[in-house]
Amino acid sequence: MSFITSSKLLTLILVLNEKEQKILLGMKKRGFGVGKINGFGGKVEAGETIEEGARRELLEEAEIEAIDMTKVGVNMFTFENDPVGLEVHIYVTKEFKGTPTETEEMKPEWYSYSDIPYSQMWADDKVWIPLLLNNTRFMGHYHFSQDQATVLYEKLNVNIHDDDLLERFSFEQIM
Ligand SMILES: Nc1[nH]c(=O)nc2c1ncn2[C@H]1C[C@H](O)[C@@H](COP(=O)(O)OP(=O)(O)OP(=O)(O)O)O1
Repeated sequence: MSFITSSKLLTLILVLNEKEQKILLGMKKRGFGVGKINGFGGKVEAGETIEEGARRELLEEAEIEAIDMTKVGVNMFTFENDPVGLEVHIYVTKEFKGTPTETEEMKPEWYSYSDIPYSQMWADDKVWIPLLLNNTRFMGHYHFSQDQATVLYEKLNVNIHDDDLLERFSFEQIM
């Protein structure tokens, strides 16, 4: 169980090449989750929608422009001894403009769906990335140990209606 008092609003965007069955991931070069391989994303800024935030982060971190963004899930991450949760809204784009390019924040690389480097990613990713690849909508809560390495508690709901993914996470959902 976790008792959080507030949450930060964040995005994560996964770029898929369905024809080649590949996913674009990046090694995070600085900040939260440094050294881990992940999708692109970050904090939603004042005055932008969540989707605009996701689009901006993809452009800033990989220098590509999303064309057909779809929201596929929302995850809440909480941490032992930390009252602030991270509410992460997750998008997929299957089309984009530009060439994925290494930036100060991320080093992008394509991975086959069958060879996703879960051991170098956040521990929750192996739960929901397969759902994302399978077009299944999801909503989850993962409570991490203080060192961010272990999931102590998890709750997953699947086949969420698209309309229900538009809302912010309600606190009752994670208790
Ligand atoms: N458990 C988790 N699993 C996952 O797949 N992604 C996670 C995660 N916890 C956080 N993230 C993602 C959400 C977001 O895209 C990113 C963290 O956001 P930011 O890049 O904004 O953090 P930073 O501390 O680097 O921020 P800045 O210093 O402001 O750039 O990590």
